[in-house]
Amino acid sequence: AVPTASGNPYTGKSVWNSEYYASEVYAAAALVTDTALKAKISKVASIPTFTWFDTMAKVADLPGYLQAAGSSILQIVVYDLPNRDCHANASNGELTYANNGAALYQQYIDGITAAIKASSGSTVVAVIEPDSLANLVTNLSDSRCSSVQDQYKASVVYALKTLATAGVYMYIDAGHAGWLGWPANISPAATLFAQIYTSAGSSPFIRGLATNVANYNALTAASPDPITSGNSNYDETHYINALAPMLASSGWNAQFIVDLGRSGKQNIRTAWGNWCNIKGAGFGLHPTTNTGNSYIDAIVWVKPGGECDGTSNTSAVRYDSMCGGVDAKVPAPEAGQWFQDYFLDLVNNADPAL
Ligand SMILES: O=[N+]([O-])c1ccc(O[C@@H]2O[C@H](CO)[C@@H](O[C@@H]3O[C@H](CO)[C@@H](O[C@@H]4O[C@H](CO)[C@@H](O)[C@H](O)[C@H]4O)[C@H](O)[C@H]3O)[C@H](O)[C@H]2O)cc1
Ligand SMILES: [Mg+2]
Repeated sequence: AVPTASGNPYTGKSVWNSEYYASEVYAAAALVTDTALKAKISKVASIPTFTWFDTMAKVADLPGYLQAAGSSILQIVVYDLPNRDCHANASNGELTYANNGAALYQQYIDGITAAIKASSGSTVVAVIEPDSLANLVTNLSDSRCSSVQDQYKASVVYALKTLATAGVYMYIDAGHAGWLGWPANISPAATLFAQIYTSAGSSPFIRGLATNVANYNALTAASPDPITSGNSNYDETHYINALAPMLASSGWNAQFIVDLGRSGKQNIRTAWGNWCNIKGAGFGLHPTTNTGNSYIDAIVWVKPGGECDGTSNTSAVRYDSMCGGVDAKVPAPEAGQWFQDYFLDLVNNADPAL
C-alpha cells in the first residue's frame, strides 16, 4: 500500500550517507599526504549528498542503496531526461526524443519506481530533473529547448505521477535566484511549476521545489554580490520567499530544499550566469532541517562537490564554453567525473571550515 505523505520527510529521520560519494572522497584522501588536509577530507565523507541517477544503467544500483539505507532517507536525483540540458552542452545525456527517448525515459522511471516499491521501510527523497523546467522558462529562444518543451513537460509529469505511487517525496528542480529569480522570470516560472504540479495530479508527494542545485548562491547573503544587481532576489532566501506565495496563489503550498553544497564562498564570479566549475567555491552550510525558514524543509548537498560540471577540453563532443570561461577552473574532466584539484579547493574554501 502507498504510504500517506506526512509533511516534511526530513523531520525526525536520519539521512543515509551515499556510499558512492564516500568512496570517491576516500580515494581523494588517499592522494593527499598532508595530514591536516586528509583530516578535513575525511569529514566530507560523512556528509550526505544526493546520488545522481544520470543513466538508465545506474537504476540497477538502486536496490543495493535502498537495502543499505534501511529506514534512513535515501536522497536521489532523477536526471536522465531525453535531450537533457537543452541549452548547454556539458551535461547532455544518453537519451533523445528522436531516438525513442520518451519510451526509454518511462522505462527508466518505471525501473526506479519498481525498485522502491520492492523495498520495504525506505524513505526516498528525489530531486526531479535539474535545469529542465528552468530551461523552458528562459531558453525557448534556443530551438534545442523549444523543440522539446511539450515532451519535457510530459516526461516530467510522468515521472512525478509514477514516483508518487511509490511514496517518493519529490522536489522539482527550480533553478536558482540568479536564473528564475530575476523580475522577468519569476512569474512565468511560478506559472509553469503550478501547471506541472496540477498536471501531475497535485499529489502530496510532490512536496515542492529544489533550488540552487549545482549552483553557488548563498542561502542568506550578508550583502548582495555585485553580480546580482538588478535582481532584488539576490540570494536563495529572497528567491524562495518571493516564489512561494506565487505558487500558493496558484493552489500549491510548495515547500523547498536548497543545495548549499558549493555555497561556502560568495563574490567569486564575474557574472551570475557562469556555472561551470567556478573557481574559489567552497563547501557550504552542512545539511540540516534547522533551516530558519518555514518554507524550507532542509538544507541539503545535491551536487556532490568534486564531481565535475563539464569538460574544458575544447575538442570534446560535450565541450561547453562556460567550462573554459574566465571563472572556470581548468583543466577539467567530463561532467560527473572526479575533479581532484577542484575538490581540494572546495575543502580548503569550506565555510563553515571543515
Ligand atoms: O538585469 N536584468 O534585468 C536581467 C534580466 C534577465 C537576465 O537574464 C537572465 O540572466 C541569468 C544569468 O544572470 C540567466 O541565468 C542563467 O541561465 C543559465 C541557463 O541559460 C543557467 O545555466 C545552467 O546552470 C546550471 C547550474 O545552475 C547547469 O547545470 C546548466 O547546465 C546550465 O545550463 C545559469 O545557472 C543561470 O544563472 C537567465 O537564464 C537569464 O534569463 C539578466 C539580467
Ligand atoms: Mg550540469
